[in-house]
Amino acid sequence: MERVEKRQPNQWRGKGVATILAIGTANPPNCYLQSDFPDFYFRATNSNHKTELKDKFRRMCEKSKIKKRYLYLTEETLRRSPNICSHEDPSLTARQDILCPEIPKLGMEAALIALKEWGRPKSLITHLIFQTTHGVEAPGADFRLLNLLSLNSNVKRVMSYTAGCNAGALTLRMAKDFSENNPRARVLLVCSELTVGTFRGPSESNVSDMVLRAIGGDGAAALIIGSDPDPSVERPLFEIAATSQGIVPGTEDCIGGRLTEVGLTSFLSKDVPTFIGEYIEKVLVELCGSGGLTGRDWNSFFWVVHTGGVAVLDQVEAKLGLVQEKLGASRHVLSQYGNMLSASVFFVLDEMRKRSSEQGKGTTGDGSEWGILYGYGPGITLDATLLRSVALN
Ligand SMILES: CC(=O)CC(=O)SCCNC(=O)CCNC(=O)[C@H](O)C(C)(C)COP(=O)(O)OP(=O)(O)OC[C@H]1O[C@@H](n2cnc3c(N)ncnc32)[C@H](O)[C@@H]1OP(=O)(O)O
Repeated sequence: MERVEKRQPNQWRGKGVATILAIGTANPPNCYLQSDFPDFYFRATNSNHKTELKDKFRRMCEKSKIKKRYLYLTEETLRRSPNICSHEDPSLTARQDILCPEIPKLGMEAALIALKEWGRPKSLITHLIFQTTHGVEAPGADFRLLNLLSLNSNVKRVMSYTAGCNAGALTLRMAKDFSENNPRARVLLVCSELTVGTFRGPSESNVSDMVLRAIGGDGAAALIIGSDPDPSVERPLFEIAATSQGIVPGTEDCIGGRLTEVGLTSFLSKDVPTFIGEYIEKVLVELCGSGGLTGRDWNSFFWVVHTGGVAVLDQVEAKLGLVQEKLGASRHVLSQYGNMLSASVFFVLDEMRKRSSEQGKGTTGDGSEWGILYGYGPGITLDATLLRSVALN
């Protein structure tokens, strides 16, 4: 047997930069038009008598710039679990009964699309990263997905729960490290999010909770990531050049939630867009510096931004002086799917490479070489990734 000391250091590592090799997305089948949603929500939760709240909710929906969203829940499902419809009746068990099996199933749908695009045998997957906000159990959604996909039992798994909407970029950071530190690693990254954990009837006592009802959607995204792509069988989409994370000072009370017997309760400050707008440039300058880029010509980048809400997109666009079309992919995904928490950024990334190809932009990043993907979540934590696009033929 070869002695460990004789190995060269680079034999323990991949040689190249982590590269995204495939993207798949999936949603539940039930599509809700935003214009119909206030009637559905107040009817399904027996809240039609709360007329002032309903009017406010309608204003939130109208201003959200969302046209439609996909949700697992239907009126029929809600009739079977009436406690989910109240604002604070005990309902954790009813929620878990849905979430624990359905989150990995939706993740599987996205993973199958990514695996098909990748085109290589699933037995070559070496690592699995699974992120979801809800459905905490052990073994977790990663274990269920491993079985659903019949992946090798020695696949190295990481399960991430409740990391927030920054978790798309956060899991990308993990995938980069796994890919670059393990030769021949092929990472399956899955973010699967269902709003069943936070859905509840409206209440005057927590109006900010209604904002999440007005903008939240269900969706899953899956990526295959690895370094040193084999050009004969793999088609690179984006390189993951650098990553960074920052906490906006003094904002720990701005986005948050707590898991209790009534499900995951949540709160959202009206100041979230302002705080993110004020702090974003600091995180991005640090990100670009660690990727060896200087200067702040933000319009030279392509942008893959979390679809958290139109007010946040507007703030960031204004603060960074972005021309209108720069956030076009994010605004499109927001309008078609809403805020799908950690999965959102990967829907935007998928939209970015597809529209770049359809519009003959020259690179997978809207014609630009460098791009920025970022999300934000509780903390307020900002996670950002520097991406390098690939030339399109
Ligand atoms: C979960 C995670 O980890 C990460 C996340 O994604 S967290 C979510 C991040 N997203 C946000 O913070 C939401 C950002 N907000 C928005 O996009 C918009 O404010 C919105 C779509 C909700 C409303 O659009 P707008 O152009 O701002 O309209 P505006 O007239 O100011 O607001 C509509 C109503 O909503 C209310 N509202 C807006 N934000 C609110 C909040 N956070 N809490 C309570 N009420 C709120 C306003 O007071 C207003 O009520 P009235 O009509 O009665 O005056």
